[in-house]
Amino acid sequence: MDKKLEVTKGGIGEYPREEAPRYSLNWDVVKRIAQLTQLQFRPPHSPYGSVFIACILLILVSGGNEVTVYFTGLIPSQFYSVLVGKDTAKFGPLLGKSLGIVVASGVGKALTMYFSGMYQVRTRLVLSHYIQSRYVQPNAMYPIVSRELADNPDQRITQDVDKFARTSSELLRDLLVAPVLVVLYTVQTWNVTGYFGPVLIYAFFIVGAVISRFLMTPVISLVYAQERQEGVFRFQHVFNRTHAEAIGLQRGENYEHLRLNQSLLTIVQWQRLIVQRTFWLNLATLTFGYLGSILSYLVIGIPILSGWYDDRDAAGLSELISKASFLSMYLVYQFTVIVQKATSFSDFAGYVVRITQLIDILNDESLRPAKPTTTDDTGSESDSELQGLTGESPRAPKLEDERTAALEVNSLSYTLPTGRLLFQNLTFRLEPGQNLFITGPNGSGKSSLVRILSGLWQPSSGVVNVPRSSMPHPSIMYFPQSPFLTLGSLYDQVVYPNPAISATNNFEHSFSLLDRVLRWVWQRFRLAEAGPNGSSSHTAGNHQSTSTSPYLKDLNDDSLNDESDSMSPKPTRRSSGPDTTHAATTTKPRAGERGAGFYQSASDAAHRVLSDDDLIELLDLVGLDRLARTMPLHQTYDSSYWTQCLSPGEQQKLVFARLLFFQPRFAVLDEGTSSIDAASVTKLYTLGQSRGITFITISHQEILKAFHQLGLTLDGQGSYTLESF
Ligand SMILES: Nc1ncnc2c1ncn2[C@@H]1O[C@H](COP(=O)(O)OP(=O)(O)OP(=O)(O)O)[C@@H](O)[C@H]1O
Repeated sequence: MDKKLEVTKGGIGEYPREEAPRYSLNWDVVKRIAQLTQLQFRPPHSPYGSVFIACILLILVSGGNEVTVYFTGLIPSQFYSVLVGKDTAKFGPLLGKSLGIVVASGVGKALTMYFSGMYQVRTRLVLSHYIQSRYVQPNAMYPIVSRELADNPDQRITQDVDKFARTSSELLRDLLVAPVLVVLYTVQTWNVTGYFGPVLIYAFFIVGAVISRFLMTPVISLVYAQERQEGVFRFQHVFNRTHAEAIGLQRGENYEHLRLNQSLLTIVQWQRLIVQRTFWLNLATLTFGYLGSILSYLVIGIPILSGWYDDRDAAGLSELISKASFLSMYLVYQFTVIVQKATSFSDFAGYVVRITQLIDILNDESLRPAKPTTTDDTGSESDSELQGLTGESPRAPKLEDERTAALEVNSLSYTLPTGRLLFQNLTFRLEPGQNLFITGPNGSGKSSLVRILSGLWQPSSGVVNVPRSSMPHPSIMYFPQSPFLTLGSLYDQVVYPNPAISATNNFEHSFSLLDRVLRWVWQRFRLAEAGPNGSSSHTAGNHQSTSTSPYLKDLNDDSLNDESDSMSPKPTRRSSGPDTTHAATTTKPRAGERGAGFYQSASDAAHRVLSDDDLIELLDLVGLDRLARTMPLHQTYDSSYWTQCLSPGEQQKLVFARLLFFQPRFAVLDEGTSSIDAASVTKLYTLGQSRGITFITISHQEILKAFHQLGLTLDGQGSYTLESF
């Protein structure tokens, strides 16, 4: 360890250290490479089939480039023949021909690099999109992050995929045409040198490959370990950036600096090991390369010195030597490329392992908790993530039943993984309009109860019955302890998570005209295959349905808003207003439509679910009129902007505007008004109640009790008390 970089522990906790996992070039890695390749080259009916197109073009162009390389390589031997024979008549035409070949060679090389880059970009798009569309899902992201099923999933999706794309494009460019060239140059070399030329070169390659294999294996696991640590290091910097104010206020710079240095040192240790191991690998591969050039003279020297070509004159012999040395050197070079690529291959294998591990976790249901066992009104099991905002059940009860449906908790018990019992046999029934106030000492399990109600955690035993919704208002919404403000505009914060955004964003617009044409041809072909009335089972774009969300449809249905509803005396959403209002009539995303995955407001016309007038009115209602007047409604800001530029109370008010926009039947607020002044809290709860929202409030604020009819107190020892106020 460098003395300068050494850091003292300063009496703080040990920095976590881990051994590098042992990954070598084995059967498992081969299978993983096959798995990723299969994903990468999905057929052209998917919008991502374009990797295949880029790959074909890359192979064609690099094959063509090799033809120009061959003719370029023969130029010197032709000049030897012309110059030694002093053939003036042939000199001019040869010069012109050579110029043409050299220019073609340059064009071929540039095109190879271009298509290699295109292949890289498309591979990255396909894989990152494939993984993140499975990762950012209700039953994937939270369990993976909270249970640490995979380290740094974010890094695997971003950096590792990018590096995989780069190395795989290099390997493809250099290795795919290599076997063809090896055969061609073997035949040519054989013609000039006889059998022992290729035999010598092949023996040389086998020795080099065996040595590389042994030197490469340890590097794979080190690359893996370094990549992992890179993720930790970067995350620490992002963390410091996000919490710069808190660190500054508490003068925590020294502590954070120490932690960052420890992280940096860990990376440097891995990198140093990689450099050391790669030294031996490089030594072997480079020496192999230099030995190859000497070998080419040995290969032509043997037949010449044995007298095979004694009948040739000086011009013929110099042409032969030049030609033979080019052929055998190029054959050796192809082998050298194969052996040298061993270094890239070890990196490549490291990335493959990290990426496929995450994919395996995403595809393996058994690694994650089973879907929560909450039940619907009919008593049958359901997916809790389907309750509330998004998908609705085809078995959903009728509207009238819905409005009287209660929230039931039966014999619910939860024991922490540490073995501590938080609550036992918790049972209550909450009718709409019956607000529940949950309190108890710190750590008694209030937030844990919310996680169970929402389905993020599974109860140890018992059943939660959360009514479904088939109305414009979601049945239940949860608001976490710290206000959640996301990357987006003021508008986006209020309508989050915007129900007009489809589950899978459409990426079609990011593809070139050529891709679209090829996909169009493919789709016509599929349709023709399915017959005149048949339709292909493959959808043109998304692999999930993009059908209209019932919630969104209802948002546009004025009759629902007009319906007399004692619980919702004044619907927030008005049907009149500017064109932007309810632009979600075009709820089905069209080809070429922007997805929300881009760094811009998700509130573009196709996703509007709230008019600007209504937005301003909502902000006024929650006491954020100043904000509504001074801030652009649709300009995107980073999430840190919102947390830095709004006071904690303002942030909570903004979240309350979201609650009023959605008007869920039940709203679970975990300390949701803790930073809001007493007068505003009273106003907000009164507003919410007048709009038919039933509150389940977790709070230590006594003032809030006045708005609730039931009280639940957890003692954190497994017992609870339930009382009516
Ligand atoms: N993932 C976890 N693994 C183990 N224990 C956990 C986990 N999450 C929370 N706990 C523990 O569960 C207990 C209950 O936590 P919870 O957040 O539900 O308390 P709370 O009543 O909401 O507290 P507060 O009033 O401070 O918000 C705490 O002792 C906490 O340490």
